[in-house]
Amino acid sequence: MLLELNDVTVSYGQTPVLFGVNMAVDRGDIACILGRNGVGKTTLLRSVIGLNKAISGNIIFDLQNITRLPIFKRARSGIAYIPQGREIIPYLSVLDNLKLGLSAGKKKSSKIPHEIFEFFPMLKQHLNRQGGLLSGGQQQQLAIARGLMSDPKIMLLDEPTEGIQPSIVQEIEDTLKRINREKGITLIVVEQKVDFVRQLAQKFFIMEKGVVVAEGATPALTDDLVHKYLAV
Ligand SMILES: Nc1ncnc2c1ncn2[C@@H]1O[C@H](COP(=O)(O)OP(=O)(O)OP(=O)(O)O)[C@@H](O)[C@H]1O
Repeated sequence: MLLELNDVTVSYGQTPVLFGVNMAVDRGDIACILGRNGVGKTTLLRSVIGLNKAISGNIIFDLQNITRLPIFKRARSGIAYIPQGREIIPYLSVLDNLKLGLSAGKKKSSKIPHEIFEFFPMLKQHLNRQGGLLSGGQQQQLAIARGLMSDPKIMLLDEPTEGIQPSIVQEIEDTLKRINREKGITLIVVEQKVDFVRQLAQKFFIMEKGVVVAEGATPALTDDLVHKYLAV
């Protein structure tokens, strides 16, 4: 097991948002988290990287209890977080945005590893452009590449396909699969698009009202489950 959440509760102020979440993800898995708006998917990812603190329960990553660790130590231990909305710094160049990812990891080198451009050839052509001038899909690819720069063991991605045109969604799916396969990086992806999840994931978790209500291997993600927990 690479990541385990045991009975994790998280609140915003006095208001609990996650109510004792249990989740276990194996090394090398691609797991997707599904659920309607507002059920706590983003909060769950944020609690793993430490942007939200668990008020009870614990989070075990790579055999270490990280529940009380500050964000930078979690990042250094091998967790990369790619937030919803990508958070590219618009006035910095693509190159400088990429370099921001280096500071999160353990390595001291300031060179961009060649593999980044193998996974994302597009970035090479745009290295000196301002990040804010890239298209939404390109910014998403940059955000994933920036996450890779820290040489993580796990990447947490929050709706990487949101607002992105279908041809680029396909490209992102292919690249995520390659990153998983070729680098052995475990992926946890919050995602609304069921078709995308069925193509990408080996495992799924469905959340409702701050808890995990269903989980399994992807073939068990039946239309009945989709209808019950995801249809609006
Ligand atoms: N900063 C905040 N302060 C107070 N409440 C918040 C804050 N952020 C989120 N919430 C609330 O916490 C709950 C869970 O939000 P969260 O963003 O984790 O859900 P989500 O499943 O990721 O939803 P979405 O798909 O809309 O991103 C929601 O009810 C939301 O209104």
